[in-house]
Amino acid sequence: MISVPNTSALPLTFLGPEGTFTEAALLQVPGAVDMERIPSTNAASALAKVRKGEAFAAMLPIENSIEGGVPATLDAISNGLELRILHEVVVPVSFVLVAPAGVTLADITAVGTHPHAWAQTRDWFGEHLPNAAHVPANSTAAAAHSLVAGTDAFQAAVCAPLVAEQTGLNILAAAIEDNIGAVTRFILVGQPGTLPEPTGADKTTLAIPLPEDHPGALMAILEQFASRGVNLSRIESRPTGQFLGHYIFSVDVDGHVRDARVADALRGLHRVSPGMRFLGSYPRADRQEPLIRSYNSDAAFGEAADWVDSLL
Ligand SMILES: O=C(O)C(=O)C[C@]1(C(=O)O)C=C[C@@H](O)C=C1
Repeated sequence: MISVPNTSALPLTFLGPEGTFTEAALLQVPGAVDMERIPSTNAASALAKVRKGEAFAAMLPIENSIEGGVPATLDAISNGLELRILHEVVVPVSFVLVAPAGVTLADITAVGTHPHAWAQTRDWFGEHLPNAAHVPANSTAAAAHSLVAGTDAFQAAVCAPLVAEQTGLNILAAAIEDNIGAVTRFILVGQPGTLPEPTGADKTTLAIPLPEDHPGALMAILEQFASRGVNLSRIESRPTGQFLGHYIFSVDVDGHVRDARVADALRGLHRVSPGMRFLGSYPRADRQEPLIRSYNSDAAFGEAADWVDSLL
């Protein structure tokens, strides 16, 4: 079940329309099938529904194994009213090329799809349709739906196989992804309040502005993790938008804020970068437990705190 139960009866939202990989991810959250689910056009509008109390939580893509972070999601969760990640889901991604009846490969001069899907099928297009232009869409399914609505901006779309079934579009080519076995990671984002319980295999997500631009500023951030034995599973920088060269580091670390080593690292980080945002601690989709040295265990932190207290 969702790591934090929805007692509000509010709907869930997702990057839509029907048939996106994001919807498939949401449907993997136990209990979500029985809840009302409303599509959103993009990450910002999905999170606006959560921030305004119109949705309990929003499912969004955050990271792909080939193309990396999803900037729209990273920016939308790092700015604006604070939010919390409650749950993560990892979904295998495989793409098909679809077109309305009568369209053949030879007719295609432009292809609509999400930029992440285009990036994951670049080699296939290089080989089969090297002159086709990419028309960016809000999602893979949105591109397919606009084909059905009769867009003249592109003749074909790259989307999930399910969308071909849902829309009745023809599949011109299947499994066109360049890397078999690619996966996308999705996050369910809700309001701050309840914190998922630690499971022993958790992840914590942070948005850390670089406090002052001086040599070693990033090192000062990273050493907070290193000295407490906290492993990073993702780190990337996103511009704050304030001025050139001003960045926020978006980071995932192994562990839960209720783990003493993670809490201690957060204390250190708050001193170094007081504008840091805690974006949640939630169970890892792969259930993999981190390797923790005995001197970084909860017991070792507790014993060390008691020892200092005994000196005072
Ligand atoms: O467009 C979709 O279907 C999505 O769910 C978005 C998204 C992404 O942003 O990465 C999800 C998975 C695929 O990697 C391509 C697109």
